[in-house]
Amino acid sequence: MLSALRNVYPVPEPAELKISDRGISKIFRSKRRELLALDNVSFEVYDNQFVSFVGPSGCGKSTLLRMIAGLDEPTSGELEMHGKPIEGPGADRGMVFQAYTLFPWLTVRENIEFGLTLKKVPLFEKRAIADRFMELVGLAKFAKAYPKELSGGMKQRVAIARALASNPEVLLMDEPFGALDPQTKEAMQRLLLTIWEQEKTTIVFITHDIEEAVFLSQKVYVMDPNPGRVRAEFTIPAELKQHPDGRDAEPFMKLKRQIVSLIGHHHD
Ligand SMILES: Nc1ncnc2c1ncn2[C@@H]1O[C@H](COP(=O)(O)OP(=O)(O)OP(=O)(O)O)[C@@H](O)[C@H]1O
Repeated sequence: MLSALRNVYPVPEPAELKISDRGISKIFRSKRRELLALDNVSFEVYDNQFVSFVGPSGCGKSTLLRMIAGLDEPTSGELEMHGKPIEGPGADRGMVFQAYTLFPWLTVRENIEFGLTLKKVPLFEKRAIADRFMELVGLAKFAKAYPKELSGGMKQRVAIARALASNPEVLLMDEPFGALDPQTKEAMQRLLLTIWEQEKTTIVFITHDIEEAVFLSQKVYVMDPNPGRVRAEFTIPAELKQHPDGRDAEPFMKLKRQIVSLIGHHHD
């Protein structure tokens, strides 16, 4: 009776836990040395959340992201998505890296359609999906262009469109705007927020740039190096994004200063 009633009047579920872990560690071993790259790191990413990891070089950010992507394995502990261990790469996770990873011999459209071609998505559907994402990233006019004809920002827009075209549940981004000039970078950050809001994507983002992390994210994990650990977790209030003074607003600056000073203690 009770369950029948629940079916009629569904109780709202709390946001679903998308990626979680139970304290993962990663040791890199070679003949000469053993390096504890991640030491008992715990974090949670919920559905539709925008979560960033910041920290100095070598604190294990990329290692962590590669493990979420299934490209590497923890030495101990387990990473889970929807309660199931991550055991390898999968179409449910899309990656965007700093280095432009487009296929130079394919056009913008062909690059975006690449994953769909592999999945044998019918041509008509494939074309429609690529059209939608080219439009979303503002590259509809460049469908036939080759990567060498594009600027850095445009290449990253293709990479984002390509990752989104496969309809991943989570977008994993490793310093995607690290190589861009400041103006292009800001434009890309705004575009990414629009995409995140429109597509309701879950995003895990890695950056050196604290301002970028505060601007984009709902939650920021601050990491320490040697060994890589999560040192602090900051929740970024939504009002910060709507503040008329943008990044110059005092609450924004204050949060940024707090994170900078935390990381500053560990700069080499
Ligand atoms: N395949 C590997 N073999 C051995 N050591 C590795 C390997 N990958 C990473 N490391 C080491 O693990 C540590 C963490 O590296 P990682 O690239 O994850 O850090 P990061 O925070 O992403 O740094 P950066 O911001 O400079 O990219 C570093 O000391 C690095 O040298």
